[in-house]
Amino acid sequence: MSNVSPSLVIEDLLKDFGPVPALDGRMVRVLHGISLTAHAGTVTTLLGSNGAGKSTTLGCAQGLLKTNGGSVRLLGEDPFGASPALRSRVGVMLQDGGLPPSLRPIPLLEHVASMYERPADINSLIERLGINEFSTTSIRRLSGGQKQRVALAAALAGNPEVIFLDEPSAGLDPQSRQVVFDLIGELREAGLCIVLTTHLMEDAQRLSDYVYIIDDGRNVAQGTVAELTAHAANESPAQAVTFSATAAMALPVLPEHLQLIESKPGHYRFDGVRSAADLAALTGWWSSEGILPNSLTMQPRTLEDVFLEIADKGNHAN
Ligand SMILES: Nc1ncnc2c1ncn2[C@@H]1O[C@H](COP(=O)(O)OP(=O)(O)OP(=O)(O)O)[C@@H](O)[C@H]1O
Repeated sequence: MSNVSPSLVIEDLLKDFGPVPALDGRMVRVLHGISLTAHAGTVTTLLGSNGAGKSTTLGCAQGLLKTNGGSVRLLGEDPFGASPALRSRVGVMLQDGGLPPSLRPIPLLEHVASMYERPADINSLIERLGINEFSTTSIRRLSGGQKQRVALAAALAGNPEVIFLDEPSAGLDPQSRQVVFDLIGELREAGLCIVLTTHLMEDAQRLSDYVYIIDDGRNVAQGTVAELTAHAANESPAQAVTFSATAAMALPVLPEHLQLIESKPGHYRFDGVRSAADLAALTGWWSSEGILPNSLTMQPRTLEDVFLEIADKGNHAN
């Protein structure tokens, strides 16, 4: 990966919108210097809350939006006003689908595929994504999840090298979500550069090779899921400890960052564990109550824990 040029390089990206009437006609800056790199054969995820700037970053990366500073190189070119040759190498699945409402899915997909020199096998995409099930319904009447599947097939119709997926699992039922996730995995194996956005930690954790956490138009953390959820040398690998005990126990008084929740009678979740001292607080309580738990599980940090810690630090800094 390292000796091949990245498919996408964004440096210090600035983006303004406006003029905004509510701000006396001034412009509002929504991206304040986003940087990211995405490689072939990997899934790169932009993770952030609603309004963090993920779709705007994707819009600039795809060349749909003009930037106000910084640089974007997509397959070595500036994507804004790029050549048709570059566009044919890139697939885009927008958040609202952007599909013509009066067409039926299969004629639409066949038409999109016919515009490319080296189209994908559209019939296999149709079958794979279960589009036959609703092939006689116009796009306008499809459910959100069905539109999402057609939009994904349309994005893949030109056999792209880079694909941008804005919230790919939005509106999907669990079965369709699994189909889409499996397909994303195969596209990565086939060497595509996949750049996606999500605000769902679980999706980011399951799909991503590399995650950029974005907040208020800024990079706030980045790394592989393992790097982001790793613990420092003097910290506990656990974020939560769950255990059960048959005897009734008086709940202890704990330091502020630790929380003990009795999820159901006799089942406890001990949250916020970072250090040996935190575990000692737990075992000290058992010892004072004369309790030996029936079961004990330590749960590693998840991306959600990391995200909440970052948000918490941001709130304290403000
Ligand atoms: N055309 C526009 N004019 C003014 N402000 C805009 C425009 N488009 C987006 N914004 C603002 O830019 C900010 C970033 O929006 P963006 O859609 O990039 O966020 P997001 O992280 O993709 O959010 P979501 O998860 O809700 O899709 C938001 O505050 C949004 O209101």
